[in-house]
Amino acid sequence: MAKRSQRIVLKFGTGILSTEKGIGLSRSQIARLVREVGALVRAGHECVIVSSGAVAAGLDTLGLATKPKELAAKQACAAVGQSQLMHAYASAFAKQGISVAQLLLTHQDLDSRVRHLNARNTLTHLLSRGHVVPIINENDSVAVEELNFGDNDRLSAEVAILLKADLLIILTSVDGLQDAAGKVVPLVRDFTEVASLVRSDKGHTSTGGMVTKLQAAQLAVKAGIPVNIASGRKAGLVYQIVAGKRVGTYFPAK
Ligand SMILES: Nc1ncnc2c1ncn2[C@@H]1O[C@H](COP(=O)(O)OP(=O)(O)O)[C@@H](O)[C@H]1O
Ligand SMILES: N[C@@H](CCC(=O)OP(=O)(O)O)C(=O)O
Repeated sequence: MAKRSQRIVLKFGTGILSTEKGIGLSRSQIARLVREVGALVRAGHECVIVSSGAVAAGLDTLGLATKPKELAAKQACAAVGQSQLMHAYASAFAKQGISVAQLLLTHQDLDSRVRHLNARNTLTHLLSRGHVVPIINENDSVAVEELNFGDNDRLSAEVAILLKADLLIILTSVDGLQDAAGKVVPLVRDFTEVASLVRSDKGHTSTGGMVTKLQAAQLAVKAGIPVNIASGRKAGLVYQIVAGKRVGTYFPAK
C-alpha cells in the first residue's frame, strides 16, 4: 500500500456486480468489492465509486430474462434496480463501519458550472467525513446517454476530473485491454496504437464495452489522472493497484 493518502475513483461495471447471466445482483461480488474498498478507506484513502448495475438488478425484479431494447423499459429497470443496488452497498459497507451516499448525475449536470460546483462541494464534504463512500450512477430515468452508450465509463472519468483524483480504477469482467491474441496489454501511452484492438463484443447486460473504457481513460489521462483497467472478479487487485503494482492495463497520466 502506498503511504500517501490518495483520492481514488473506482468504476464498477455491470459485468462484475451482476450474476454470470447479467440478471440480478451478485451479493457475494458486491460484498468482496466493498471489503476491498473498506480496506482502502481504513488505510486513509478517499474513495468514490461510480457504479453501474441498476438495470441488471431491475431485470430480476421485473421478471425479465434479457435486457429490453426499448429505452423506457431499460429506464424502468434502472429505477427499480437502483434502490436495490444502493441497499446492497449500504448493507455491505455497514459491516465495515462505513456509510454510503447516493448521487445520481447526468453529463449535463457536470457541464453546467453551478451544478458542477454543487456536485464537487457535496462530494468533498462527504469525503471529509472520513467514513463515507459516495456512490454515483447516472440518473437513468432522465438521461439516456448511459443506457444507450455505456457512459458510466465516461462519467467515472468526469468525476475523477471534477475531484482532481489521484487515480481512476475501472474494474470490469476482463483482465484489462487485450491484444489480438487475448494477452493483456500492460501499459498504454499512445491511444492510437491500441484503438484497433477494441472489439464490438461486451457482457450480456453491459452497455459500453471496451470502446467507452478507452475513451474514458483518454479523457482522464489528458487531465493528468492515471487510469488502471483491471478485473473486478479477482480478489485483491484493488489493493495491489493502489500500492503501485502493475495489474491489468495501466495508462500513465500525460
Ligand atoms: N480488446 C479488448 N480487450 C478486452 N475486452 C474487450 C476488448 N474489446 C472488446 N472487449 C469487451 O469489453 C468487455 C468489457 O466491457 P463491458 O462488458 O461493457 O463491461 P462493464 O460491464 O464492466 O462495463 C469485455 O468483456 C469484452 O467483451
Ligand atoms: N446506469 C446503468 C449502467 C450503464 C453502463 O454504463 O453500464 P456498464 O457498461 O456496465 O458500465 C445501470 O446502472 O445499469
